[in-house]
Amino acid sequence: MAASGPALLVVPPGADCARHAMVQAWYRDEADDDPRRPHRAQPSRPVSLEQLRRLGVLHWKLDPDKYENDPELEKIRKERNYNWMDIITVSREELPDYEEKLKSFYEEHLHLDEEVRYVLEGSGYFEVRDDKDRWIRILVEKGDLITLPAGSYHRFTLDEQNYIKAMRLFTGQPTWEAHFRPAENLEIRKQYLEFLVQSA
Ligand SMILES: CSCCC(=O)C(=O)O
Ligand SMILES: [Fe+2]
Repeated sequence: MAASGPALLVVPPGADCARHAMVQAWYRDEADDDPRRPHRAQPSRPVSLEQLRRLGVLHWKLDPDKYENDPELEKIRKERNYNWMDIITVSREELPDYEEKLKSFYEEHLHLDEEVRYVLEGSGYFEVRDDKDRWIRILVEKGDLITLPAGSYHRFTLDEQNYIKAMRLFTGQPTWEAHFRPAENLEIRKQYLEFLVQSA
């Protein structure tokens, strides 16, 4: 066998950016069957991290095996003032009122604050609306930290693994209140729409 080639020695340019770019997102199809299926539009229409950023959705890839002592996570928490956290497990065995909670996670809504989740185990799908009100689906997996902006309509579903364990981060005392669509009269909604115009 040949010795390992030089390719192995090459550090890809922007290696750190590549770590950020690993999130998988795509336009959703319009089928209303089981949301746990991938629901990729055909032909597929992937969505880039840059497109997500213009919607105010931010993403980091971290090492969840060291979440209890991770300088990278601490840096983000400090910079963004995420001073509160807990850990939620969404599974039939561990989440009280599982069916009911899943149903409300997947009802289109917004919050007055950012929604910040860091996936420690398992996976699931967040869906956010683009600037033309079309659904974008974001696969979140172990190591993905994602923030959805205050005032943005979104929803969440488990995937076919039926399991996710995630850290919930918050600034100040959390309120998980969901404002179901339509919530156009809320000031935070107006602010978010203004942000979309600015960032287009
Ligand atoms: C990925 S955490 C589970 C979902 C959730 O907390 C939410 O939708 O608010
Ligand atoms: Fe939410």
